[in-house]
Amino acid sequence: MATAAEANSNDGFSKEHEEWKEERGENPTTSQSSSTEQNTEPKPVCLIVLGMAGSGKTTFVQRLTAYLHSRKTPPYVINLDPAVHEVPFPANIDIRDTVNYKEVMKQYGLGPNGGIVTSLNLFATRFDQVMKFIEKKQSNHQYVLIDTPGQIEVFTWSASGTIITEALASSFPCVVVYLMDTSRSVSPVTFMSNMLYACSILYKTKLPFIVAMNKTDIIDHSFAVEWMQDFEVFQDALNQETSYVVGVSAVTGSGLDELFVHVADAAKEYETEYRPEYERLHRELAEAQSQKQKEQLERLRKDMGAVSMETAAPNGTFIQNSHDSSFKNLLVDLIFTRGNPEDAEEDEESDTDDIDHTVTEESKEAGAFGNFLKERREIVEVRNKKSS
Ligand SMILES: Nc1nc2c(ncn2[C@@H]2O[C@H](COP(=O)(O)OP(=O)(O)OP(=O)(O)O)[C@@H](O)[C@H]2O)c(=O)[nH]1
Repeated sequence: MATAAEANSNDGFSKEHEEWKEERGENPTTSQSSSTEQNTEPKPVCLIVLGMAGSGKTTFVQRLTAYLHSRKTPPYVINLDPAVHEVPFPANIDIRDTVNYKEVMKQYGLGPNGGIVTSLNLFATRFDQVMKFIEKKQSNHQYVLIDTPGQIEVFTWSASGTIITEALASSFPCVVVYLMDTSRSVSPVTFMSNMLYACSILYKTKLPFIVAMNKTDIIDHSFAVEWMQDFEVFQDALNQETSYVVGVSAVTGSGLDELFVHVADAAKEYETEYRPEYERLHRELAEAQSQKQKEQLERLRKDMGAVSMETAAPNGTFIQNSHDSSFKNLLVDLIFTRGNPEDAEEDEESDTDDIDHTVTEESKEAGAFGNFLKERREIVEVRNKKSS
């Protein structure tokens, strides 16, 4: 594991940044870019900052923003915490501009968690627009920073959190930065439970994962690294683990050079490990869907066969043609018009279905959310139009 000092002396950030600029054709001395290279330009790396309440996520995103600005690589910043009083960094997209969390709570008698989950659900229904915004700006930014709601489970175990994470990871290299409050992890039990929580997120998202042990200005994180490496039985496995641990301080800014060395490694891991697996699953899903469609088509063809026979011209040409364009078009139309509106409705209604009932008030919000979604749609659309 690289130390902060090593990271500084290697200046991994500068090297990585130079490489990034070169790939993008921004380095006039070495660049051989042409307009045809535009399609292959590197995409910004999305850092999804997760962590328990009070671990320092917002302060950390603020610190990263300042750090990246000082490196002349201003990030694209998204705030997904609807309940935060003040966002201490210049957010390009702020969930609070789209959803009024207090209003959501008031109108539907929800508590703080219910209000946050419902607000996030509403926002997730518009996340395609957020993706378009990021895509539009991708050539200007090397990093996208995402601050998440205070209560970690609201994001990690909610349908909307999953939708947002998967949407980002399907288009951009994504890395989870799991922030731990080092000063609150000095007890082995607290430390272990926090690490287990980190593992559950790692296995859920399957994304490259960095554990950032924050607040190292209060207590050094070396005790935790030692604890992790002391398990002799797990030593070999640990050495081969591709997760990364780094000590940082959101308050003083220490450890950030090392963090970005890990981010570069994690982004490479995204390309070599996550993306091929994602694409494989995507292909499998597409094949399964196409097979299902073929079966439906075949069934429909059989069902329609008798009708076609009845209406066919005596020489049988209609039946022949019906297997070609006109018949296929009719089927495609049928599948779309039958499937889509119902699917969309189902999605909206089931958006909160797999949220953990023990940590949210989803049981109260399920009906309310459906109604609320309809009422708010128009307002949200007007606001989005204004902001775009
Ligand atoms: N000493 C020290 N304090 C920190 C550091 N990072 C954050 N804090 C403090 O920890 C507290 C919580 O920080 P926030 O940034 O609000 O944490 P958060 O995870 O966004 O909190 P919620 O979203 O409200 O759950 C604040 O008082 C911060 O000033 C750090 O590196 N060192």
